Amino acid sequence: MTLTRDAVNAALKTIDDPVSGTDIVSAGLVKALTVDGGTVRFVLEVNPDKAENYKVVRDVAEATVKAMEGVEQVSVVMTAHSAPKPPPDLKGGSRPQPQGPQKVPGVDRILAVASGKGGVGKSTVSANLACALAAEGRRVGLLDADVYGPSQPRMLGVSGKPASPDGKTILPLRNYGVTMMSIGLMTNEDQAVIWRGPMLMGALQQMMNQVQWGALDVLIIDLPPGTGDVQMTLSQKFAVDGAVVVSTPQDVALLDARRGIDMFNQMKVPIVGLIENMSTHICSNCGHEEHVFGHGGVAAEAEKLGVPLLAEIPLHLDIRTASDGGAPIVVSKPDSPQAQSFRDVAKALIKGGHA
Ligand SMILES: Nc1ncnc2c1ncn2[C@@H]1O[C@H](COP(=O)(O)OP(=O)(O)OP(=O)(O)O)[C@@H](O)[C@H]1O
Repeated sequence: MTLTRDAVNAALKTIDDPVSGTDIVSAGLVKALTVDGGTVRFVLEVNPDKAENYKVVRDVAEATVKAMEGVEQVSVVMTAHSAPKPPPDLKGGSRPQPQGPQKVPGVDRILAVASGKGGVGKSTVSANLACALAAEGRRVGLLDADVYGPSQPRMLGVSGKPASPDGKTILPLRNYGVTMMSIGLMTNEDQAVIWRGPMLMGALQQMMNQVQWGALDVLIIDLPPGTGDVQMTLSQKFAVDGAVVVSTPQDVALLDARRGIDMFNQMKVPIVGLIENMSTHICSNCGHEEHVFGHGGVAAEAEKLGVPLLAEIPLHLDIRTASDGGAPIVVSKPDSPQAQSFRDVAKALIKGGHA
């Protein structure tokens, strides 16, 4: 007998919800249920004030599914995100928090750029894609949600604090045709900030809802590396149309990327494609090409997952110096082969209706 989603749902329906008195499925607590062969994954979304009551429910749910015929592995993620408080520096932010994935007013699509691991070039890819899409005439927003190392202000050559004339709305910054905002700009540079879960989620919601993005074809979100609170909140609260996952060919980066892809699958966010960054090294003196981190690993992974490999971006000094100098390579050297790789991805994203 093959295991089905309906069968798992039926099994979960036998578990009582201690708060509503009905079962956990009827109470709407079971989200993003997927059955993949013998692997079952789902999210238990619970009221944060009652989170303690649900630890047992989580264990019972896991054990119940595990006991089903054909089940080899069960992964249950329990989320209890409290209604967030606004982060420091701005007054206001007391709008009622929307439930379920919401559209951001005026924004046609949300495209997340993610990586399983830090330092693989996710921010470089986000900045270049944003600029390349703007050069194609798209109305592009870029939200730097990488709270652990905000880098978009530097990459896009903007500085200063965004204005908030009325203490509620936030005016974003703009360069190279890209409307940009960074969570990092909400804090004082000399102030070490420890981002705690609820504060982080409040900041993300504030960025999405209070920043005056204007009318956008696409809002690109440069996510922090890994699979943490920001990724979860983003995909739970906002209608994310797709995710691009950046990885280097190194095994460890790939392994982490796979975890990220699993998370997006669970959250029902379609993977638009993978990008292999630092694919080959091209010497800026002699043009010699070598594979520093191995080569082709991401292509093989993409094939395994049945998602497109959008590009293999070389490791090239010009890409780094351009970003560090505040003008991404698609802006500073738009005709170089390196820029061309990003421009091709931008065109493919437009063609696919993703941007
Ligand atoms: N293809 C490339 N060629 C040369 N340098 C690159 C390339 N991609 C990224 N870099 C450089 O590698 C460093 C890390 O890149 P980046 O900040 O984009 O990574 P990240 O994945 O966003 O990292 P984190 O998540 O830790 O912020 C930067 O100095 C960047 O300029």
